[in-house]
Amino acid sequence: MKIVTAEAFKEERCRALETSALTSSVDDTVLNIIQTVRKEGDAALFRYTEQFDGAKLDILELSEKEWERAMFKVDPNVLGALTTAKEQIEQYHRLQKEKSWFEQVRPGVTLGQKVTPIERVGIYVPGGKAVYPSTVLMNVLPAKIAGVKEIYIVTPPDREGNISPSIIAAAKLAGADTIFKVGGAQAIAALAYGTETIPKVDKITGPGNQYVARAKKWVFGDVAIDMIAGPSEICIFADDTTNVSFAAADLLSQAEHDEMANAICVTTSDSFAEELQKEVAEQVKQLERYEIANASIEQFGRIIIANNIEEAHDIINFIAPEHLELMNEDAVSSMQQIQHAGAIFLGPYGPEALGDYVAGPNHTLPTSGTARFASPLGVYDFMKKSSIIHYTEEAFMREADAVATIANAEQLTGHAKSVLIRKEFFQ
Ligand SMILES: NC(=O)c1ccc[n+]([C@@H]2O[C@H](COP(=O)([O-])OP(=O)(O)OC[C@H]3O[C@@H](n4cnc5c(N)ncnc54)[C@H](O)[C@@H]3O)[C@@H](O)[C@H]2O)c1
Ligand SMILES: N[C@H](CO)Cc1c[nH]c[nH+]1
Ligand SMILES: [Zn+2]
Repeated sequence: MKIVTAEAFKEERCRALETSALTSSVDDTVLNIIQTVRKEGDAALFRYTEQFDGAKLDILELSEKEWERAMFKVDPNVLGALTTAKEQIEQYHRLQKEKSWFEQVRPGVTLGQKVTPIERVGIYVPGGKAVYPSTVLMNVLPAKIAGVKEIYIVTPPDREGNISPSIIAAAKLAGADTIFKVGGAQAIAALAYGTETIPKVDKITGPGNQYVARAKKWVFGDVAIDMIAGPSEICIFADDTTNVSFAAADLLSQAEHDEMANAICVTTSDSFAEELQKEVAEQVKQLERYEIANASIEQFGRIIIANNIEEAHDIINFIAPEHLELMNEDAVSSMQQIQHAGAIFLGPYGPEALGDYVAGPNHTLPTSGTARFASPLGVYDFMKKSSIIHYTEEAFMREADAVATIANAEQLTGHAKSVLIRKEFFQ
């Protein structure tokens, strides 16, 4: 892991943004896949699944038999832990549910907001380098709480064309309708435009690698998306009081997701930085997913030395990380200075992995600095609102002239007429 100053890190990030062209080679690949799926439908999905996942399929939809068999195959301990996670995720997300409201706000004027669920949702569950039953729960459960009627999961199969029993069990526990064995940009295109087998949905949610994240960006507008939830990121704020082994383990817990994952530590202590560098180099060797974690650490791992706490807060806000662990002495004060982060973990007993699985908040979080404007996935992502407006005759008469005046100022005399015609009628 490279040790750099806050200033050098900022320069490096800005340069990377400047030099990244508007469309990259990933975009070229993704756009080509999207266009091909729109043109060829299922045939393109079968071809891409063979090309990228090595699986030769005849049918995309998971069969009844596969659903049933998975419940016998899944490890009972895993099922037990998933059930605990389900209950705790539901408990947290139920608190997010918004209600419709109607209120008399002025004499004779009742206004309101009617909240309704999105009808049909497609959920991307990653499956290239790991299997993510936790992502099934994190996406399906808030959709269920919102009242979404149709929930379709897409996820890439393994080389034999199978979906992991733990994914199927999680989908059953959470109440998803169907699983389609397709991943990557092709799955996003299928959900956005529909194919012979896969229904076109109203919204796509869920995380994925850079191909998935870019595909979601390209189909946005033809379909709604939740956010850009790409390769995982962790940022740790540490000082001399931080346990160096904990910090190293937590950095590697996210680096093992993907070669493109970002693991960063910000610290005010030179000696901690040096110790951490050594500890990460030691711990990475012991990881089963050494290749992935080491590639991520080599390429994107950084230990940033800040001159003081203020500079540390500033650089964290600049990064706007997906996950932030405040492992410094006064974590609560620091939390108050952080404006931009997907999820904030406080203190030494808050490894990010808690939030990935059982704490309750959602683990589908904004990445690549988008925490500056985006929020964690929640029940609100699966709901929409309609404004409700009702006037009595008296209230209408009182406000009609204001409408006509503004309409005329906009030279929209038809608008003015629609109120004046009523005014004349009722007078
Ligand atoms: N932000 C979050 O909330 C969150 C949560 C969980 C996981 N993640 C991230 O999700 C990602 C999962 O990635 P993954 O790769 O394991 O699974 P994935 O399902 O996202 O990607 C696998 C698919 O990528 C496509 N692909 C791979 N190489 C390609 C190529 N060269 N050209 C075109 N398409 C290609 C294939 O279609 C393949 O099926 C990781 O980056 C992980 O960090 C993020
Ligand atoms: N850390 C990931 C979000 O970036 C979520 C996850 C799922 N399983 C393990 N981790
Ligand atoms: Zn994780």
